[in-house]
Amino acid sequence: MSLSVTLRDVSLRYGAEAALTGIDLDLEAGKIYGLLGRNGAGKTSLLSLVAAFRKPSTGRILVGGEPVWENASVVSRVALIREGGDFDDTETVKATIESGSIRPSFDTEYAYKLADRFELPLKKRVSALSRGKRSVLAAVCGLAARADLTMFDEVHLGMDAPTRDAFYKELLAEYLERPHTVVLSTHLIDEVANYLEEVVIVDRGRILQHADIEAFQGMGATLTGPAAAVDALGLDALAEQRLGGTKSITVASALDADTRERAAAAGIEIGPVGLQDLFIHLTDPNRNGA
Ligand SMILES: Nc1ncnc2c1ncn2[C@@H]1O[C@H](COP(=O)(O)OP(=O)(O)OP(=O)(O)O)[C@@H](O)[C@H]1O
Repeated sequence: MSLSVTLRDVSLRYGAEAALTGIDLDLEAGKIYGLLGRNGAGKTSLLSLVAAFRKPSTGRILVGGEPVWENASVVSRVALIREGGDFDDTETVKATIESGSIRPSFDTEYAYKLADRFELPLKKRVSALSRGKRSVLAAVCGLAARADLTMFDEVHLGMDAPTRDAFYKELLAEYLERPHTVVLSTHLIDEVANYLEEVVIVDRGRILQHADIEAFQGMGATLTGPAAAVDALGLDALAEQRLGGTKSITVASALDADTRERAAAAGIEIGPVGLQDLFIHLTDPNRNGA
């Protein structure tokens, strides 16, 4: 059964430093969420609170409608997988997989199937794994946990592009077979956009945006066509690319009917906004008055 997540007026301080402030957030059960934010925005802190690795300084956190802090029956249904995993480096990969079975729902057979598919060397010690293979081991343990709320905190870091692609596909296959709540914290937005249902952006310890992916993509557009015609639209571009006489620009606002008509008449194609460009724009400190 999937788990919902509710945060109400949550804050987290590390000594004098406020990592999170006034967080109100609702994640519905059974959806795939992308958690985006710049370095130090508070993503790991937020996920650590939801997994009850940390206690909030103030506020309430409910998982599946119950307070998560010191609630073993709820926590046992939640998996937070952090980059590099939280492994005992002196253990072998095989022993690490076997130790997953302390979780009630851990599927050891599935873990070995994934280990084989991702070519994990079972006899090697964790300390001897490459960074990418260590990330794969973390991802394998996270998928095999078969938790009702699974949160991957930048586990893809270190994986090469084909491995990341295989990981996303496996994540989706596992999700379709057994719908549950998934949170993917990442910087590689465009890469995961197709898998996400909703996007949450954390910025400097606060929730900056929470929208479904279509609404997020509707916050802007990409226009591609003859350079002179694109320039003639007079739009404020966040990013632009030029190839010969063709120009492509990204804008961070919905296009009005008149602009759409003029663009169509000039042979300009309108496509969805590049999420990476939009994310950079939305979290630009100059825009948000830092
Ligand atoms: N253990 C800690 N002690 C003190 N400050 C911390 C600690 N962990 C995080 N912070 C601070 O809290 C803020 C949020 O950090 P956090 O790791 O949650 O961000 P993040 O969005 O996950 O960043 P990144 O993308 O770089 O991993 C940062 O200012 C960070 O320096």
